[in-house]
Amino acid sequence: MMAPSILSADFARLADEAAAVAGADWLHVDVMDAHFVPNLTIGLPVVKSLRKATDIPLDCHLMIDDPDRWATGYAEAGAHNVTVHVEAAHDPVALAKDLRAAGAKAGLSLKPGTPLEPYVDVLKHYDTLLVMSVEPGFGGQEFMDEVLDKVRTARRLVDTGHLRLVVEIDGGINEDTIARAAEAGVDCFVAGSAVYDAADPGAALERLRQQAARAR
Ligand SMILES: O=C(CO)[C@@H](O)[C@H](O)COP(=O)(O)O
Ligand SMILES: [Fe+2]
Repeated sequence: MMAPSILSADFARLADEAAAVAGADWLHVDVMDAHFVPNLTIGLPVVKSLRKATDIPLDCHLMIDDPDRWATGYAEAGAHNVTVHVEAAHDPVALAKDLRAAGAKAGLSLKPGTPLEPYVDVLKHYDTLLVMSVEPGFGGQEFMDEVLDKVRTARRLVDTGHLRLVVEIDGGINEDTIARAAEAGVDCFVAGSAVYDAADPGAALERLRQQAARAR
């Protein structure tokens, strides 16, 4: 699965930028609050508008403090998948239940330095695990290979039936790195700059998809 990130798109032309990646499985929407991360992007009003402007399922990645308070609003706005950070959530199990009750898939994200093992029981309540392969906050950063061990662990837990979730990776995915992530067991690849900095974002997306498929 491919989830282009609109963080690297032209925010004044979001409907067109979504149309340019019409083959995407999910459209990744990075919500940043300048508190949990040192950057500010977009929020609920833009997600509501985007929902009407595209049929691509929205994958909202909330890099915000207090997601327990704000995340269900994104589910109610029609996001397909709403991902919160385990480092920010006060009660991640209750939050997953709230997200599902509001009609969304529930995602849990781990920063590069956050280990997976303490959260295996929490992840039983989630549909998506988002492994960050850069420090959250900005597009265009370099892929951190050291997170691939975490991906392998997640893959093993899914393949042995201990967890049932989509393993997603986010940060620094491009034509040089996607094969390594695919080999480690990623199901869903977020790519921002590698898609939207390309002359033809749709073609760049399909090239990445093919590289991932070949590496499996
Ligand atoms: O969540 C984030 C950054 O915090 C990402 O979704 C970025 O948008 C990915 O951008 P690239 O690393 O692919 O340029
Ligand atoms: Fe993201």
